[in-house]
Amino acid sequence: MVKSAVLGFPRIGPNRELKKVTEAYWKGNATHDDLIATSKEIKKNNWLLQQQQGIDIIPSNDFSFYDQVLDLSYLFNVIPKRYSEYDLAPIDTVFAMGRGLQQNDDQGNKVVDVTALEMVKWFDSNYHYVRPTFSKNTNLKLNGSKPVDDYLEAKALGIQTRPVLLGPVSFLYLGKADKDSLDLDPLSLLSEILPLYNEIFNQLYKAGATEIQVDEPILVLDLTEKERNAIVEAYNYFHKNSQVNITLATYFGTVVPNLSALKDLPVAGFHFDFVRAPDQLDDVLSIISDKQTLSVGVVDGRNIWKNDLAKSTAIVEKAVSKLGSDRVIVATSSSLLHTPVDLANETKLSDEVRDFFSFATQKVNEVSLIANKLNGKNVTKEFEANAASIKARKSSSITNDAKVQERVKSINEKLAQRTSPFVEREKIQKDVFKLPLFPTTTIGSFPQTKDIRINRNKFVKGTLSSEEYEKFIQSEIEKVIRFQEEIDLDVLVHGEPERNDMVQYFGEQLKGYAFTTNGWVQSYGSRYVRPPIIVGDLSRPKAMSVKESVYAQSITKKHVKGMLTGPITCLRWSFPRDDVDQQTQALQLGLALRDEVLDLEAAGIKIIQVDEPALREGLPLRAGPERSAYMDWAALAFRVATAGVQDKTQIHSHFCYSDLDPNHIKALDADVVSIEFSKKDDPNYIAEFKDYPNHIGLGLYDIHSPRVASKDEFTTKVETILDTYPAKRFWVNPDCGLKTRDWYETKLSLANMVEAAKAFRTKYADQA
Ligand code: MET
Ligand SMILES: [Zn+2]
Repeated sequence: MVKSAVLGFPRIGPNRELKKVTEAYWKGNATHDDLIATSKEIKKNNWLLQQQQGIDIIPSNDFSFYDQVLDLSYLFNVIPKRYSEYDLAPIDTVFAMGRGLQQNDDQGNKVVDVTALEMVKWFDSNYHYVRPTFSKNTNLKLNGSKPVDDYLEAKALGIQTRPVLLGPVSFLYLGKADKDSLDLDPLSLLSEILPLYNEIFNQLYKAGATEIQVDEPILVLDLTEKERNAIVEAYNYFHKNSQVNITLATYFGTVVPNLSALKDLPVAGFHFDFVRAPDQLDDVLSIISDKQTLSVGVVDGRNIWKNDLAKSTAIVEKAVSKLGSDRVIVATSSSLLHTPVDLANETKLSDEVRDFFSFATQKVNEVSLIANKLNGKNVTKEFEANAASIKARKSSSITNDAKVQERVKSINEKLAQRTSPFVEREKIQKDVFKLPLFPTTTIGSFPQTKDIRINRNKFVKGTLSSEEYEKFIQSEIEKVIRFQEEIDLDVLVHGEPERNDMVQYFGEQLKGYAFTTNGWVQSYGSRYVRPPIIVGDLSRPKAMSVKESVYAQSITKKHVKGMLTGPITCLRWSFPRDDVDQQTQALQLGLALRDEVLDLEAAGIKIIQVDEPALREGLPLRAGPERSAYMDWAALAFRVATAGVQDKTQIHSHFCYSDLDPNHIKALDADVVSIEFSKKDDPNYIAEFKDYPNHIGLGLYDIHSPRVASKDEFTTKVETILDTYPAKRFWVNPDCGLKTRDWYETKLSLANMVEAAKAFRTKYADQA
């Protein structure tokens, strides 16, 4: 019999129950018992749902109050002293590590004051994990037994589960050394941590678990010999010391370049991702030894499309023909953590579009159907209905727009190139804008106050008319413009008060996008996002941002930047299509934005910023040809969007992640870019940019913190940069938009920033 498996299920609850209870707990409005009760309910419902759908291998320990990697740090006592010294309850220690903690006593004195551990993206997903942070003082030992507790919780409900843990090599690899131990290589702790894993495995075995899913997702990255050897060492150790069967799981890519580490590895079975890397099947089949099982991940854990059951069944069949049905498992490609919980919660989708989708709950059913089919059960009706849905989506008028497809085909180099090279544009723009040295600007958004959110909600609900709402937005724009004039910024913005979200706002106005009402996916901790969905060919029926920009420009003599979200960011922060390649989707977005850029220009907007904060995260996980191909089409899409303007129009772009190669940025050919620099103190890093020919704004202060940055801080920062970076290309700005900030700190910080820039102007006057 072919078995069915799920690698992990979303833990947020169908109606964001987890977020509600944890946030209430943080505010003191829910007790620890409330937290536990909600978590038990969520876990129980998830397990029962999978059991009812006939899943053979149901995960446990996939639940977490904040982050599963953080839970593991806690379990192995990888807790920096600054958190452990307060003697907090276990859950509070976990939360303090995840999100920081400030507590005052009755007199208002700070008794606890710690910042959060670093949080980073989980591979190429939009989930963020809390980075294990090791120090030479780390005392590795077991702290509690969460995986065992969760296993027993399921067992008490009569459900046998397969506990899941992130494996030791990935856990160490994804971690980092703490400030006090910078020369510590986390991987050097391998031999110390293996016995702890083993102890947990043995406890699970004693509790009744026969099988464990151990995730080593780093096997899809470029690994060194040493890292591959660590895998070999770890799993040989477990083989010797533990009786439990281990399924070693990877996802999000191909393992083929690291196959040498997996060949002859003494584990009970492997799980691989055949959604992201279908081509690896023959290679991985060649290393499965006589008794090992292969879990074939064919139901996408990263997207929301209905599975093509016939196609998936064919992939699994191939494995069955080689290994026999008893050694093959049908599975989700990865944990379903990255998908919304249940399509049944969507009430506003049209029937046609709804039929395109499967959320986590539906995906569980798909896994089960494929297994049933392979086991000879009668699922003809379900397979026929599925085939009809797949066919309907392919030929739907929503997915196909011949005009858009033609337009993409007609893209050529000329269309994607500015008329003159930057050196000439620079001269022309210098005359047009007459900006001082160290021109000051911001990244676009200003504080999204409660008032703004209230009025937007009223407008959405219909209790505020569109005329009233428009007036309100204009008054917000005016407030932002007057403030910027007052502190004497050089290039102004309208403040983006009309935008709910930088992608959603444009997505809602583009043809080819769909939106959910409840399609929440965990981004980090209690923060969930509802990514828009690209369902079809994309185009722009009418102008999206011109009205606000033109209004802002009409009330000031200074230049106001038009503000758009770039094609790559729109693509990356949405669920993309799986029936059209990402490059095509990016180019369609590029063309739609090109229309907007040209409308802005025609309406008299002389500076246009096209934000690409997601450019860096789209970079493929592995180096090599795939990565350069990505940069080529990403840059092309950006230039399609921006290159249609006249030489005298100035194109800006903005990236939050600054560990971008200057060559990547160069390929965009923007006149001015702003990069995050507030947290970088590395002179080598800035040296990389000194030959970057166009202008750069080095984000000078961290907008994620409410701290007010002083004039002195700005001055020092600018001085260090000026050691390597030329004054004449130097713009001055914060490192991102200000929408999450309050006006109080925004006003003070920006005023200090302008003052600092002015002082430098005098000092460097000879370089103007
Ligand atoms: C995450 S990048 C944000 C850029 C956008 N223009 C803003 O200022 O909010
Ligand atoms: Zn940003």
